[in-house]
Amino acid sequence: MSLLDIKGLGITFGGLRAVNEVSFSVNPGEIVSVIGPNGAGKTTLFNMISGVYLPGAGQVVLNGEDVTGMRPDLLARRGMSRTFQNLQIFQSMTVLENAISGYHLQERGPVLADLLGLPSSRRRSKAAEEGARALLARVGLERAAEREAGNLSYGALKRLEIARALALNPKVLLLDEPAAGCNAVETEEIDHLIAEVAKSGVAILLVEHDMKMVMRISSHIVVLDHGEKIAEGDPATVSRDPAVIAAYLGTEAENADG
Ligand SMILES: Nc1ncnc2c1ncn2[C@@H]1O[C@H](COP(=O)(O)OP(=O)(O)OP(=O)(O)O)[C@@H](O)[C@H]1O
Repeated sequence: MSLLDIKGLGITFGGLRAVNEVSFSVNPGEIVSVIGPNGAGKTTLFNMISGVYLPGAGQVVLNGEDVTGMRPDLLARRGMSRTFQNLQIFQSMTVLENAISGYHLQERGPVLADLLGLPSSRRRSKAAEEGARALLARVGLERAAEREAGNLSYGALKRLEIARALALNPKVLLLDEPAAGCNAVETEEIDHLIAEVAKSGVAILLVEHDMKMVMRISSHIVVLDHGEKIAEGDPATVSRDPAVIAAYLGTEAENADG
């Protein structure tokens, strides 16, 4: 048993089989990337794993427990958190407030105590602020804590989003295109951050279009094409695989034709 086992996941939209019988596993400390040409089913697969879509077939097993179709907040409590392709940052709040908001995603704390400003609520807030400051240091944003998030560079916003997901102290972190829209320097900073998080024992699953980044940081790569898993293995093996090369060249040919 692995930490995260994806077993025969599938879903159909109308008549289209967007994902079909996809299986793989992720273990603590591993960085597993899902790649594939446009429309291959990566985002759909991600959405099924993270409880956004209910799979038509198969299972998502987290730490031995069947969590298929479980709501994202319940998954978060079991140790799975995710980031989104489109940033979920509150632009007009400070960097620190954004990081603190990550803690409140997890809390079921008594709302009344918070409203009345009771000591228990103040203690929780203090713990969240301390935790948030430590997280900002971890992602290299401690000096930007009091700045408005909307003024950060794109790469810094992406790191802030990862910090928010880390507030939930996940065992598994799902990253949806963590380097999208970033320049080479920002991408490298995100590379280092992801590697550091994996090194701390978190299992990482990511979807990413930046192939150089994927080849650099992944321990294992799963390749999708037309909803099917066509290959998996370490970066060197996958990049030599004739089926993978054909899938990517096929897309280029389709684009050239179009
Ligand atoms: N909600 C939906 N309703 C209907 N069809 C969908 C839906 N979501 C995705 N699809 C279709 O499922 C297939 C897989 O799409 P998906 O977005 O998962 O691919 P992707 O690999 O993430 O693509 P990209 O690299 O372009 O983001 C595509 O043919 C897409 O048009």
